[in-house]
Amino acid sequence: MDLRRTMLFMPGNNPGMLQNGGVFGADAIILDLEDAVAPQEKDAARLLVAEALRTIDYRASEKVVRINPLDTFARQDIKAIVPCGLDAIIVPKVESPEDIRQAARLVAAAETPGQAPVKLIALLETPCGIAEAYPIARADKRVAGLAFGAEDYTAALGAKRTKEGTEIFSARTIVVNSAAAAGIQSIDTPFTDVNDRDGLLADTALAKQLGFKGKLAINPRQIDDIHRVFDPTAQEIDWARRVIKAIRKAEAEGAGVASLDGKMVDAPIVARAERTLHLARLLGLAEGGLL
Ligand SMILES: CC(C)(COP(=O)(O)OP(=O)(O)OC[C@H]1O[C@@H](n2cnc3c(N)ncnc32)[C@H](O)[C@@H]1OP(=O)(O)O)[C@@H](O)C(=O)NCCC(=O)NCCSC(=O)C[C@@](O)(CC(=O)O)C(=O)O
Ligand SMILES: [Mg+2]
Repeated sequence: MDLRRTMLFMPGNNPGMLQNGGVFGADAIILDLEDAVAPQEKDAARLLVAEALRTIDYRASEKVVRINPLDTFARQDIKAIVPCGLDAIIVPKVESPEDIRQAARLVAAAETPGQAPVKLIALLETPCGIAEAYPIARADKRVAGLAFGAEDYTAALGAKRTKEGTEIFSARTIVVNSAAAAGIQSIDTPFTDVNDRDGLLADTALAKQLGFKGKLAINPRQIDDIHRVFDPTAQEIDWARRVIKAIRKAEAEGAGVASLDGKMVDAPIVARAERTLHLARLLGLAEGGLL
């Protein structure tokens, strides 16, 4: 499983930000060719991003590029960036499975022999994209995740965007459920007020509660706070270990259900505990084995 707790956007026409992208500890960095780049800057940004992919060490961060929509400059973007080496492409404003299949064909044609397959993340940010979320998630084996973009989505709905997010609740749950049904990751919309730390923490906690596996970020100051929310706490790891211990003891005694602190422990509880321990091990938080 790839960790995508944070995916940090950097405008593809900003050499200073592109240069420093690897130092912030984001799980992924997104070199953006789409909405952070003005139309007259698109060609220059494409060249700059291609050069950055070839020359800058982004350390442990996954290298991701957000291309332009398929009906604009996607073809030129894919042709220029794929041979430079990257892990994944975010396809914005995806509205149908055919959009993904088209992107996959373009990527396959641009890959060089021996290159690891470039993954796709579908950014759902229109009413049609949300309505088609599950078929989009299943459209091609390259699709590794569904991301949600609330600004474009609420603009298209004509809804008022609020920090509480009642207007995006349904769309968020559709994205999470569709990704889970397809066995891929779901990544939540960015929190756009970079000075509102409490707001970011609350919004990220809600995203985690709903089942998202990570969150888009727009500023390096957001990285640690988002990680803190998505990382399992010491109490959660301890609980997960005790769950595994309890169920193993019950199974040894011939039972399929155990009791822990007065609460029932059965298969879904065990699955949740195993997910917590798996994430903790990936993050180096669970030294000392399962029990
Ligand atoms: C938000 C703000 C202007 C705040 O500026 P501020 O100046 O207040 O930032 P400060 O914190 O003061 O910066 C301190 C130091 O960090 C450096 N630094 C800042 N940000 C950095 C960064 N991202 N990467 C590396 N470095 C960074 C900076 O250069 C400075 O370096 P230095 O001068 O050396 O000290 C700035 O962060 C920024 O531009 N973010 C990227 C915005 C962007 O990419 N948007 C498009 C993608 S979202 C999108 O499209 C979503 C969606 O698709 C979804 C939907 O639909 O909902 C849509 O449609 O909306
Ligand atoms: Mg957008």
